[in-house]
Amino acid sequence: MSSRVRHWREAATVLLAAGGGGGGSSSSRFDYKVLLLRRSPRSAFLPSAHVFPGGVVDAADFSADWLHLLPPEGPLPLLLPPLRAGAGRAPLFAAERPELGTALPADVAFRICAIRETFEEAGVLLLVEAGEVASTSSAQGPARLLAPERLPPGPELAEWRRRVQRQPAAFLQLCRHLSCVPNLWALHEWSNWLTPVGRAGRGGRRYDTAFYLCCLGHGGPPEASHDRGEVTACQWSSPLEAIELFKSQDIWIAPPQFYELCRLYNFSSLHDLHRFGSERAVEGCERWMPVILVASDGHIQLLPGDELYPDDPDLTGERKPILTSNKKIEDLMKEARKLHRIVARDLHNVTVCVNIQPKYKHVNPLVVDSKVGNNADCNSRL
Ligand SMILES: CC(C)(COP(=O)(O)OP(=O)(O)OC[C@H]1O[C@@H](n2cnc3c(N)ncnc32)[C@H](O)[C@@H]1OP(=O)(O)O)[C@@H](O)C(=O)NCCC(=O)NCCSC(=O)CCC(=O)O
Ligand SMILES: [Mg+2]
Repeated sequence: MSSRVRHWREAATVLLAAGGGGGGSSSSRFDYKVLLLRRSPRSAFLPSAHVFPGGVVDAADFSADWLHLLPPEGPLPLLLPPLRAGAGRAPLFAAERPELGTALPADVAFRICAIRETFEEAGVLLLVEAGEVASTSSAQGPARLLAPERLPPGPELAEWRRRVQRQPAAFLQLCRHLSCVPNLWALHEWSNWLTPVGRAGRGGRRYDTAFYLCCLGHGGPPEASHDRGEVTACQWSSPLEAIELFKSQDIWIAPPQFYELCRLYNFSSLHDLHRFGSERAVEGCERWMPVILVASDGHIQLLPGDELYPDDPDLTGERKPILTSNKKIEDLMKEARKLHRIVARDLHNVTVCVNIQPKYKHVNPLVVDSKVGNNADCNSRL
């Protein structure tokens, strides 16, 4: 078994942004909201944290049976826009998976996983009519959901949801039943995070997670309902609202999700976010594993490009997964010139500090904190 599978599980998650309802408050800087789910306090990983919908990839997501659910225009995978030559390729997209036999390309399977998990956890179905795939283009703007009359009645859909939760292969049956396909084209590769060794959950749970962006226009955020199990609450919030709820200690957001919300903060319009995300996606991305540096008064999660990020990070935790310093965070910040780090002074006092050029035509997070007096080197702040 490869180290990839032994040391962590592979997963996919989606930054689901929705707007277009016309009912947004005029005082808000944002015309869209993002879906966050609260994990169960009983979860073995990130209990009670707010996260984007997502979860572990299943063999059913890679099933060649998806190929028989073809839109008439041709094989599903061929319809995804190719990456630009020289684009970044995170290992989870490039890995060979001989154990799965003839399987879908990982790029397709991880999208199916993210879409299936969004249905399981939030009841939101990101599908498109099989017959409409050819005319589905991200150039047309944010995606649309199926018309409500195309969905089964509520109780029947709820039963499908339970079936998919029990057995991920039922998701393909649901798509077949509805003559629809997962809307792979609405998801845009955004980033890839690997849980730091020192932050593994119970039983050593770590995740190599593909993050996708999906923008939904028309009709406002769809109704999301939690599953009363793995997920105990759902909420649509603007990036600012989510960050403020975190700062006020009403919710707790894990560092990767916090970083991504600070990136979304650059975009006040759903259309701009969609255009940026769909055009940037052809550049691909690289995998980021934060490396923890424990200081005397808090900790820093170093990211690639930071001058303290190790040349050869310990991916598996067999050498030196956690760095320590007897210095204070303030000193570690003053001494550094190249910054790409998440600074945690305590659980809710977290700041992203970055002054390096982002790779793959990405955008840096904005620092959403007027109280970051210590962080004189952060490039951007509100
Ligand atoms: C973690 C993932 C990948 C999603 O993983 P999930 O655990 O949700 O996977 P899943 O397949 O959706 O979940 C199924 C899990 O839910 C459990 N489950 C099902 N029903 C349940 C119920 N009623 N109550 C409690 N748990 C339930 C199942 O047993 C299973 O757990 P089991 O199979 O597990 O038993 C994602 O949320 C994510 O966004 N990851 C981002 C990358 C990352 O690693 N971020 C955190 C970095 S950590 C970090 O930085 C630490 C922060 C810090 O301290 O500084
Ligand atoms: Mg999950």
